[in-house]
Amino acid sequence: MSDALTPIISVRDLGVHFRRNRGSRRSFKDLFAGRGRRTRPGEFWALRNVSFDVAPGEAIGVVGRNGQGKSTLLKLVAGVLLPDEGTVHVRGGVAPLIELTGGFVGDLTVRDNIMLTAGLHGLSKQVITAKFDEIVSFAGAGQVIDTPYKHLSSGMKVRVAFSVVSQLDEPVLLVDEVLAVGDKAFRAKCYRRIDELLAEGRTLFLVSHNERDLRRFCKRGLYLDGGKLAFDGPITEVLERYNTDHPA
Ligand SMILES: Nc1ncnc2c1ncn2[C@@H]1O[C@H](COP(=O)(O)OP(=O)(O)OP(=O)(O)O)[C@@H](O)[C@H]1O
Repeated sequence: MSDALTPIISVRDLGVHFRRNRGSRRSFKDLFAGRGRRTRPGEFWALRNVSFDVAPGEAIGVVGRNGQGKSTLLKLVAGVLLPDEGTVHVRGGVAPLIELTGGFVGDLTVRDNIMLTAGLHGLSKQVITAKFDEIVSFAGAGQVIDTPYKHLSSGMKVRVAFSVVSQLDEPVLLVDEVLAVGDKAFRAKCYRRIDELLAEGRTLFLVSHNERDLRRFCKRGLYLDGGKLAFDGPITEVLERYNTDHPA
């Protein structure tokens, strides 16, 4: 198969379970308990039996009510959460914009966070230096560049995070809700940037409750319901089905 036809993301029989009554997902002991064990009392499958392939350059919208496993799916694709069942293969790196503070260190300044994140994603010091001003100006973060990240407003946190993540060279971009936090002008800038990235052939996963955003960027949708992949198809059909199942 040529590279254009080989899936960039391949998900097979994916399953993750959590405990309802605990802060952390796994105890030290659990790590040695092996895979495939049955769920214990209080455990539930946040995702199960989920399989799909994504071709390079696809833009996929992930749809579902609150708590149905959308963010969990993105975390598995990003590799920040490990599955209890099944596999996720991603050909190449992932640029994740999946939690407000995802990947950013609160005590470090905006400047240091930009250097750190860009460095962790393989950008050379030279490239980071060349892109630095653009990242700061895109975010409108000139005034807060030496402020600890944790002291930024939530909108400014998203601005900085989006500016950095959208400058990474990774082939896969994950965007989870965060855009909803930005103001109107910044959102418009983000949309233009996402358009550019898609035109370059990047692959996009977008979790959103905003139908317009989903229709604007995505051709295909994944509809998660109760941790299952209820439907995988064209985004218009996915939204139709979702709206029928859950009328406003
Ligand atoms: N670390 C965790 N420990 C325990 N339960 C968790 C953990 N992370 C997620 N969950 C639970 O797993 C389920 C799926 O959560 P997830 O965040 O993936 O939902 P979502 O579809 O993204 O929801 P939303 O639209 O509200 O963002 C929820 O019931 C959630 O409470």
